[in-house]
Amino acid sequence: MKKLAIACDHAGYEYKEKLKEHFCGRFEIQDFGTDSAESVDYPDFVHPAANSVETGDNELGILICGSGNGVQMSANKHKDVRCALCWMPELAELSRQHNNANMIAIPARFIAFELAVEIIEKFISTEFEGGRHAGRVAKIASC
Ligand SMILES: O=C(CO)[C@H](O)[C@H](O)[C@H](O)COP(=O)(O)O
Repeated sequence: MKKLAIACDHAGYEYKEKLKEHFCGRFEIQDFGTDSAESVDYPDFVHPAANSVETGDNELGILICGSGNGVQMSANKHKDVRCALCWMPELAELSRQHNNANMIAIPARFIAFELAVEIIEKFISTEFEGGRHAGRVAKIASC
């Protein structure tokens, strides 16, 4: 079973809980918090989740905050994490096909839950194309 990390801040808490229900039984989901709608600092939850993707403990990761920006910025501090901010399924598809993204950032305050599900389904089910993209992706971490 595919292993996924999931993390959020208070703005993404409701979606995180509903996503876990939605994916229950299909994926093994490791929940890194937060565990309520009480105000928190997103990096505290994103860094452990991103570590788990970097080490290979989880294959992919889902991050949720209000705009998606904060969680994405935090995750992308990790050398081997490529986190894509997505608000439509086509972006999620391209992030896998072209960028081999291994984490996705969802802006819970800007998209409906049903659309978030559609985006994440596309992200999980799409494979990296390799080819001309492989060298480019390798260069991302070599700054
Ligand atoms: O990281 C963010 C912004 O870059 C997220 O949208 C946060 O969820 C947001 O900043 C939280 O805002 P709040 O006013 O503290 O609820």
